[in-house]
Amino acid sequence: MIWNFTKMHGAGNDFVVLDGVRQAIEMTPERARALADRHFGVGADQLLVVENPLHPEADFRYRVFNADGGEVEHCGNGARCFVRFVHDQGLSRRNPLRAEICTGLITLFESESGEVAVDMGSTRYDPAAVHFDTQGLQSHTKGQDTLWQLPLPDGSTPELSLVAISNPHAVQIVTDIETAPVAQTGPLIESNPRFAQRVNAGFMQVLDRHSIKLRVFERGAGETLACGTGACAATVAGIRQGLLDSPVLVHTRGGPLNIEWDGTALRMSGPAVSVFSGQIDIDALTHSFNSKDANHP
Ligand SMILES: N[C@H](CCC[C@H](N)C(=O)O)C(=O)O
Repeated sequence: MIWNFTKMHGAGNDFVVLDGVRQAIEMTPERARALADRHFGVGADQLLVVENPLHPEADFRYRVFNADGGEVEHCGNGARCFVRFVHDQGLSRRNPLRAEICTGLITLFESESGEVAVDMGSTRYDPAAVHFDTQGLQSHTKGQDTLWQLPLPDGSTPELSLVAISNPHAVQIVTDIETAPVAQTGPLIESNPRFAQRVNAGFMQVLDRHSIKLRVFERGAGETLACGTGACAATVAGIRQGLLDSPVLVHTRGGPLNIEWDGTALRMSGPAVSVFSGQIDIDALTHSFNSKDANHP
């Protein structure tokens, strides 16, 4: 089966975007992994599928699959690429657009400058929102936030702020983002058994009250150049801890994102870039991707 796709990125967080309105896209974890693979497939951090909505007030449904094949709740950088894709492909000229994600509707607006603003939907900051088991753990309050001390197998005990931007985030503050132990402890947090659905592990360095640096070891994708929901989670955590004031410029390795939060409405704005379009035989791709494992058991 031949699928048309477009390769896009938002601040270096890259995606394969598929039109599931005008073509029959049946995404599976296996196909997602094959498409995302940077050797056998197109290569991406996440796959985005645009579909007809189920919600009566939505223009489209927007589904997100991580590189490991898992379907997830939200993708901030992907949301910006979604609206650029819908407009570029002529699927709709509406602006703003309303997209249906698993936790409800989000509104997206493409400006004349090409930046895209996204009202990011619901924000929660309780352990249950990120499916975290707090039993027996130490915690303390910092401003309005609660920091949980999570012992890791390497002997470290990071203090984590828990934030759900529909998807789960655990954010810690570091003094130097360049030497932060993202590769060492990111995976230990991402797959820690206390997070029943795993978690995106954020590392933020506060620069001043309106700017931070951020790196995120993403659930199901590893460290990415930028994470939109991660930028939102870090901003919410920093404001609740009394360290930041809205708006916050979040410097990521892929470029800056602007986040605004008034305690209720959460808005992110940033770039969305189309890189190239193409076609792929998804069955042949999936077969060759799977055969690689057979050659090297
Ligand atoms: N890895 C995330 C999904 C993608 C989020 C990120 N790429 C963004 O821009 O928000 C998760 O498993 O929740």
